[in-house]
Amino acid sequence: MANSASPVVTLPSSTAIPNIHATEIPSIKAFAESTELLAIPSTYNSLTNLHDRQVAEELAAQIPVIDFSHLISDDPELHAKGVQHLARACEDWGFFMVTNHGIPESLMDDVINMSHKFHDMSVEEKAEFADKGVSNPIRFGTSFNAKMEDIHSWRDYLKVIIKYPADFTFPLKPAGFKELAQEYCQVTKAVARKLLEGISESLGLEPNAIAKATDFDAGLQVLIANLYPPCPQPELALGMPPHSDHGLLTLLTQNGIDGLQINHKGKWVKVNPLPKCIIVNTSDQLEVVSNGRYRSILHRATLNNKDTRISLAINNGPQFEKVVGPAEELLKKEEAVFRSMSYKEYFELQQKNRLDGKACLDHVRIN
Ligand SMILES: O=C(O)CCC(=O)C(=O)O
Ligand SMILES: [Fe+2]
Repeated sequence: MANSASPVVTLPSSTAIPNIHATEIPSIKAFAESTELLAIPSTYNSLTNLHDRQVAEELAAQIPVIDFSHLISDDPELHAKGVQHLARACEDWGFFMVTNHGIPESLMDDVINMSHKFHDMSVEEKAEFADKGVSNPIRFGTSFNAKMEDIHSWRDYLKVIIKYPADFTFPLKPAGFKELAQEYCQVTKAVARKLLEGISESLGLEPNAIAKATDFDAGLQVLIANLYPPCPQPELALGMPPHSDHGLLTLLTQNGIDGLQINHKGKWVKVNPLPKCIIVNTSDQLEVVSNGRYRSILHRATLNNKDTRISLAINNGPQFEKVVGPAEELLKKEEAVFRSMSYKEYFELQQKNRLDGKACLDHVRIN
């Protein structure tokens, strides 16, 4: 994202700040709480030029809103209206807020609170979940992939891989987290499936086309509970650098503290979610299966210096072993712009490297 034409920001002198590498700390939350930091270690200095800090305030109000009750309506007119809105949202933004989704508010609140409680456990209590590589179903860690990074993210994460039909492997503490998460994963998967049906229709395909092409009902979900501690220099660090997600659709909620920004036609736009909505990112596997029609959204997480932010992202993807390429029906009328690759291989390519915009898609793009 560096723009060499933009002025470089100089850090205040911070001789007292240890210059840590994220591989040396289990948790940025614990690190930030252990000392009174007035500045960030320079290894967290992401926003080195002013261009990357600019936000297009005027675009925030244009973020599409999808009324889920229209999509699932028996009234053909209302349903068609929902599909049309979805088509526009996917084509123009790759991002939308879903209202009237039917997920109980109390479940959303409870699972966010539990995610916070998880991160509030001590580093020692969480040690058994420490990230030992992408093939492990439960991973607790900091930044994204510290080993591969020069610049780190001001973020701790818990990632849990869920395969369906569910054998739900999940942290057994805090007590009750597993049960809430299981319920939340099930209801979000059902919403994601309905959205994919509408998206299939919006591409002129039969409603089950994407679910079939990706074996969605047996598909992978990745639950990601992010914690972004208050940061002494939120104008310089990021909670997550610009990236797209690997799956089909990511459904996200947060604890009432904003920070997500999406990239719309080259400009960063702040997301101010409507109360109790579900935020949806279109992700890389949707770009592949739609043969490039619906492009995955580039997004990043920004920080603040007062409040801890929690976000809960549920990544909904194809079945793990499924070889995914553009939907066959689409290829009757157009050339493939992506080659096929198993979702497992794609997932591992994304997770084993550093986060780098949408670079992972280049592995499957046909030039
Ligand atoms: O915290 C957020 O708003 C974004 C999180 C995210 O992009 C992710 O977990 O992939
Ligand atoms: Fe993301």
